[in-house]
Amino acid sequence: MTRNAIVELTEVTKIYEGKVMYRALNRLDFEVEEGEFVAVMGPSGSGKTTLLNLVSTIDVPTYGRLMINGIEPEVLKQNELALFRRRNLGFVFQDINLLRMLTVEENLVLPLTLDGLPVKEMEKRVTELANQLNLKHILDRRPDELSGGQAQRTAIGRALIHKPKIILADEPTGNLDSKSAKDVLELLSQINRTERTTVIMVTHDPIAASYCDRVLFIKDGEFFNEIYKDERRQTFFQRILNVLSLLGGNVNDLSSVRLP
Ligand SMILES: Nc1ncnc2c1ncn2[C@@H]1O[C@H](COP(=O)(O)OP(=O)(O)OP(=O)(O)O)[C@@H](O)[C@H]1O
Repeated sequence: MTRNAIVELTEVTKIYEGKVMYRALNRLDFEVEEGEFVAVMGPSGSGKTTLLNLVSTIDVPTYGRLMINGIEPEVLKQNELALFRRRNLGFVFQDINLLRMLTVEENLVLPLTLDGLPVKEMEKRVTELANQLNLKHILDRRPDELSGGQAQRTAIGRALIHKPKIILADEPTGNLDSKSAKDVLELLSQINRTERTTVIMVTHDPIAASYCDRVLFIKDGEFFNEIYKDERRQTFFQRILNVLSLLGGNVNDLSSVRLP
């Protein structure tokens, strides 16, 4: 294992057994360094969600080995796995999944309530996060009184309240307008830089991917390519488009985009 790899997949294969067997990932090797911000891209059906589900410990590889923070989640018992997830992982999804009956503040503290943390400690965490995520003025609102961006910031707050080592994000900007998407991506980069939280984000959007340090491209469940950020986000973005066009995506409509 490389010294600082926090996620390490070695020859991971995932086969879905159904009426027809489907090999969604095939001998995939992939490492994420601690503190990295990585995007995973690939055509529809290429295995991105499958990969994220494995790292989320929602599912297990059929063959090969997955290590997270030095542990193979597969060998943990149910209750150990729940604890492992809480310590290590925070989740952010496209469909934001806030509880509608609860306020922003209550949504934020929900995971801590489940943990039985003392009220003082919860209040301290909420204040810290509300400052960091610019949620102070909306703590008393309920989800249907929020903009899409505010709702996603709240969801990111909920994912962060445990101070997880890794944030796993599945199309976190998929349902947002471009201004809110930019907000959310800048927030994720800021958390990644200041807290050194590792972020793994599945996205179809090359603009979102251009915020990352590295983009992994997969095709038909296999490694296709990877590229690292360079000095300017604009050139990184162009290089992402180049790989996407090799992958067969339709990127013509994006090639003239100037990044905000
Ligand atoms: N539970 C399942 N049973 C059988 N096949 C599945 C299952 N889940 C996913 N697949 C298949 O595995 C392949 C990879 O799916 P996956 O959802 O990982 O792709 P993806 O890259 O995330 O796609 P998209 O971008 O469309 O979300 C697809 O062909 C899909 O149909």
